[in-house]
Amino acid sequence: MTQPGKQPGRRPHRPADRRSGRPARPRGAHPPRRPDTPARPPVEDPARRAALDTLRAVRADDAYANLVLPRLLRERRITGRDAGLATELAYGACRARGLLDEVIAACCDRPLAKVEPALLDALRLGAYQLLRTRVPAHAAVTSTVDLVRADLGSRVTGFANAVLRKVAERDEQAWLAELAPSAEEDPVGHLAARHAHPRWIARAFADSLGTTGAELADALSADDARPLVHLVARPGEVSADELAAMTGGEPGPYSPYAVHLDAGAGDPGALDPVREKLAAVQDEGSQLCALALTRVPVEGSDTAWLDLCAGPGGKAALLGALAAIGGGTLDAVEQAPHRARLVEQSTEGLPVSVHVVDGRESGLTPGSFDRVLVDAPCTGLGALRRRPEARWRRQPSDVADLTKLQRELLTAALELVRPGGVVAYVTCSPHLAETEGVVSAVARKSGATVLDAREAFPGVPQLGEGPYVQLWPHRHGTDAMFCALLRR
Ligand SMILES: C[S@@+](CC[C@H](N)C(=O)[O-])C[C@H]1O[C@@H](n2cnc3c(N)ncnc32)[C@H](O)[C@@H]1O
Repeated sequence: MTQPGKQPGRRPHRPADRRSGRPARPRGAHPPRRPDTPARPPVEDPARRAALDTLRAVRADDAYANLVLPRLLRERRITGRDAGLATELAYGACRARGLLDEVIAACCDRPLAKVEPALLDALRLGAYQLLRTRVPAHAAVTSTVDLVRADLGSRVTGFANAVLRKVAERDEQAWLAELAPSAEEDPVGHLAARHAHPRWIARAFADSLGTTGAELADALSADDARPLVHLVARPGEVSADELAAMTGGEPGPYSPYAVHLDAGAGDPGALDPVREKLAAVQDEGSQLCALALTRVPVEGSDTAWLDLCAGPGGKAALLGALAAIGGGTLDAVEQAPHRARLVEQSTEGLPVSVHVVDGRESGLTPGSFDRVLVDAPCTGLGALRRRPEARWRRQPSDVADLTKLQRELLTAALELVRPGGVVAYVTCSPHLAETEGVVSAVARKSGATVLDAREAFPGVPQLGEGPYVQLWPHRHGTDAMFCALLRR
């Protein structure tokens, strides 16, 4: 390639450097150093570039990695191995952020708060490759320094290089041995560090599981694994076996409508049955919780169903399809207008009426519903495996605000259901304050009867002693969904 200002084929004569044999630079002929320009052309590295841009968007714009990265891959036409590498690096570095930051901090001569945020993104990307992938150390360091140079100029490449070389001096286990709390003195802190979870989340899992031992390690480890994609076959349209044949997936083990697809099977939204609304993406645990509401026997009428927190409409679509088969209807309440529109789209063609109102003051007639679902807004700690950055974004202080709202929504649901009718209270969080804490407080106050929810999960193993059901990724391969059933 011809460089600007140079004539092809003509090299200026320079006397040879005696030690290296390379042409010596004439005395005083150093080109002026321009710290903000790349010293050499940046290497084409679309996978790492996409991963780094994803980390930036997550940090700077509060974006969701699993929305940003697929868009970047599409726009930049990154496919095959490069797409696989970008996904592994972007999602992996988001998940492991706390661990990466601890290691980087141990290798830095200044507090992380004093490191330029864009530089810290790149250091996280480099440290992730060094600690959690088989990328050779020199490639991890060089490729990261190249990205730093391209984005921030040469002034910080020395710093990035020095930090990453220190990170590379040990593997993940050796860093954990130095930085993690001891397993004997602080088993929860130890496992939290080992599995790159914030301590308060590991504590919440331990409290719900009732152990700080091996099962907690299994739960945290399953939370780090890339989950299978779960589809739900729309009842009345297609069976799970038919959907599995159409998509190359496998019928799920517990929900009669579930199909599992390999995690690397591409964009499930592009599958024909999904585009034609014969199926949708929905975790099998979510399906089981919606189905549990329909499985409790009720005496008398059974045609008026209500979903009090419906957006974006996954469970409303499943319940709406089942209501249609039984000759019933579903009212779907959602406070956020844009999410209510998603409910309308997902339930198109079904006997579903969408109401854009606050579920606590819906204006619907008290005592008029046979079955009510409260799929409450929650911390989402049970679906962390599907949202790579979420574990570091959530704060323990979120729990108190949410539990107040959850109690109020469940109370409203118990007012809207008729005597003898049933309410399902569901969260995609195993945090005890959001689950048992809310249900026991509201049941006590309202006089509702808590039913044994396990009976509404036929064939599902390891459901504990009841009366609540807590699903887990490591036990059931589902998100950690919680379900309580109450009769008014
Ligand atoms: C966990 S999501 C529900 C997921 C949904 N059931 C599904 O399966 O697709 C909780 C929903 O409750 C909505 N929400 C929050 N506060 C609400 C309120 N006061 N009344 C009604 N909906 C509310 C949120 O906007 C969110 O869409």
